[in-house]
Amino acid sequence: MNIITYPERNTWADLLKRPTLQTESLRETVLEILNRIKFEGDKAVLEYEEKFDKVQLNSLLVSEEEIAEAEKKVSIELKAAITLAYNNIRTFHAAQVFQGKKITTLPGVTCWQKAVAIEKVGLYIPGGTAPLFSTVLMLATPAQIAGCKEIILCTPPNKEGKIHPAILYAAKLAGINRVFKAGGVQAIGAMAYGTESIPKVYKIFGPGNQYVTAAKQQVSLRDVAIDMPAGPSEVAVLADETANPVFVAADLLSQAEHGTDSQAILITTSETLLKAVTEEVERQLAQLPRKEIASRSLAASKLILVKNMDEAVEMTNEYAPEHLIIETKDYMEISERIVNAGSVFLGYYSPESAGDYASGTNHTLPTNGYAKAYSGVSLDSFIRKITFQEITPEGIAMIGPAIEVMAANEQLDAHKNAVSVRLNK
Ligand SMILES: NC(=O)c1ccc[n+]([C@@H]2O[C@H](COP(=O)([O-])OP(=O)(O)OC[C@H]3O[C@@H](n4cnc5c(N)ncnc54)[C@H](O)[C@@H]3O)[C@@H](O)[C@H]2O)c1
Ligand SMILES: N[C@H](CO)Cc1c[nH]c[nH+]1
Ligand SMILES: [Zn+2]
Repeated sequence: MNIITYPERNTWADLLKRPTLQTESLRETVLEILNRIKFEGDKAVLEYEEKFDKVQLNSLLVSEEEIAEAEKKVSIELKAAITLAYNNIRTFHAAQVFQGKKITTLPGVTCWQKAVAIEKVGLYIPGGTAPLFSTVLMLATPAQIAGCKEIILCTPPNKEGKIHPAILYAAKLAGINRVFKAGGVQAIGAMAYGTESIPKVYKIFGPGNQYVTAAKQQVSLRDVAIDMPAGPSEVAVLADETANPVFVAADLLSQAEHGTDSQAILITTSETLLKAVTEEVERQLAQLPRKEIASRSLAASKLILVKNMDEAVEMTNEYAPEHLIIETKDYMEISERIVNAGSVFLGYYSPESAGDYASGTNHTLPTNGYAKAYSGVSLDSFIRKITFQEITPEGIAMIGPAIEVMAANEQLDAHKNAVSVRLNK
């Protein structure tokens, strides 16, 4: 990991950059794949599955038998864990149900909003480096609560053409209608344009690597809505001298192991902690099965020593991490000064893994600094709010004259007339 001490403010922008792929070659690859999916449908999806996932598939759709078979393969212990997580995610997201109130702006003028579920949604579940069945729960549970009619899921199969049993088990538990064997850009293209097997949806959700994220951003320009850019995982730990270096190192490694382009950052006011964390990361890394991946993302990760807590908070807001863990004595007070972060974990006993799996919050979150402008996935992501208004004769008499004046001044006489005829002028 790179150790940086007391960086000057004018170096922060470079210091806090994420490790990204060459955008031009990434863009070209993504555009070429999307274009072929759009015009050649299933044939192109199958070809790309062979190329990228090294699998020859007969069918993209997962069969009922495969789903039943998968259920038998998930252990009782894992089923119980998935159920606990599902229940907490349900509880947290069910509390977000929108209660639209009718508002009378003037006598006879009533306005309100009604939440309506997006009818067709497509969920992308990454599968390149780990079978993220927890992500199935994070996306399908709010879709189910919102009442989305068609919820489809795409995920890359393994080389034998199989989907991890826990992905299929979680999908069934959370009410997914159909699961398809398709990963990467080809899956995003299929859900955006529709193919013979995979239906076109209105909104695509889910995290993924840089290819998946770039594909989502590309299709969202014209063809379909997306949740947000949720790319390679990242964590920032904001810590003072009271933090436990063993916990901090474990927290940094928990995101570093996701992928080679993940990023973990420590921002601290304590030199002693920084030294202890550096040693502890090395010790814990050596014991990790995924040490190859984690050590590559650690090469682009940073341990930063800053002058004081004000600077630490400012730098954290500038970085806008997907996940932020605050391990300081006055973590609650510090948390109130955080304005840019996807999800925040407070105190010494709130590891980021809790939000990844089971506390109830959603782990599909904006990365790459997008936390400055986007929220993570929530129930709101699966609904639209339609506005309604009901105006009585008394109401139009109250607001009509103002509308007439405004329309006339915008030189839109037909607008004015639609009011005037009702005012019997
Ligand atoms: N931000 C979040 O909320 C969040 C949540 C969970 C996971 N993640 C991140 O999601 C990512 C998952 O990535 P992953 O790779 O494991 O799985 P993935 O499913 O996103 O990507 C695998 C697919 O990438 C495609 N691909 C691979 N190399 C390619 C190439 N050279 N050209 C074109 N396509 C190519 C293949 O089609 C493959 O099926 C990780 O970076 C993880 O950190 C983020
Ligand atoms: N940390 C990931 C989001 O960046 C989500 C995840 C799934 N499983 C484990 N972690
Ligand atoms: Zn994680």
